Amino acid sequence: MSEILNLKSYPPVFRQQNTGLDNTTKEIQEVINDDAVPVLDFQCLNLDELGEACKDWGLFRLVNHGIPVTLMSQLRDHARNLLSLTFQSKQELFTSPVSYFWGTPALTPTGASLSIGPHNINWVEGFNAPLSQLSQFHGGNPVLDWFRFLLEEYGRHLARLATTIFGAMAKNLNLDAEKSKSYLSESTGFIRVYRYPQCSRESEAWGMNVHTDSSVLSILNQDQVGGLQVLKDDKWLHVKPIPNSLIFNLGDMMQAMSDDQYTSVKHRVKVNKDEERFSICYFVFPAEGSVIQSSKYKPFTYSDFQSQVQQDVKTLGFKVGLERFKLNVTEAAG
Ligand SMILES: O=C(O)CCC(=O)C(=O)O
Ligand SMILES: [Fe+2]
Repeated sequence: MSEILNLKSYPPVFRQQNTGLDNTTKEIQEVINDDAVPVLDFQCLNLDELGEACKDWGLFRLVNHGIPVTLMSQLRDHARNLLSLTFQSKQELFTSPVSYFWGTPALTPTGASLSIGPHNINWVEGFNAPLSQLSQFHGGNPVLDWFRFLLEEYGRHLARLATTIFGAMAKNLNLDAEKSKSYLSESTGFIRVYRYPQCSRESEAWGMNVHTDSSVLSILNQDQVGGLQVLKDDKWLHVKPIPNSLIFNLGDMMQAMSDDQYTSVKHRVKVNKDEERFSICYFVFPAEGSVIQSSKYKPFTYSDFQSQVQQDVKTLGFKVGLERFKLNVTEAAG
């Protein structure tokens, strides 16, 4: 590891590169570098292209989104500085409603890490910020107040984008207007700021293991290091970083609402042996208590889904996801 690294800022488990890793070497899979991810222009959104991207990919790039470049760079720089604080300061400073986590992206509803086995550590740390509770975060500390201000500004832009894009999807899918209002609620939005420490054992560790998001929509802003990969037609593809564009992921809730016409895309993050990677992700969910009606699944709320995921992660070590709610063939026909 390079000596310029600020090791004190790393959680102890990342300071020694040979702990927390599975001893089995990762299966070597070909990853395609040719980035054909669909690009949509927010200023002239084409509903047919949006529908195709949601069906074929479950993922697209959004350009012309109207978020000021300065806001994006200020938030990125500030997040980078905060993540470079010592491990101890991060634990002390980031208290409810914001939380600091490492080793896993799987958190409880209050933002605490779900327990992880010693051999499946994800090479990631970050802050979890529920947007509707941010006003309760640390009055009086100017550095944290500035972080809160930037998150709130950025969060408002992402809520605007998510609402408009979801409206277009609902129109494409002919979702009932009343229902679709409760299918996406701005008040549920949260932001994660991630740092993926550099890791010399690229063949054994993941920044983030393969997963689907549980959200309706996730909006990702990655830096220029790269490492995000998506599964498309059973092949892994690199999603190249392109400045000032955002990546939209469809999550499990969106797949269920669309009766499986749209895809909750499988993705993962590769570690990098030379550089740290930073990304900022926004996740948005259905309103609390909103029941998702689908011809493919039993009626369920997001909180039913979340409880099941938490239980599976605790007992099995992984998320089973939508399969848990699927109607069997005779139920679906009847
Ligand atoms: O950091 C990234 O590029 C992806 C993060 C992600 O997939 C997630 O938080 O669910
Ligand atoms: Fe994800």
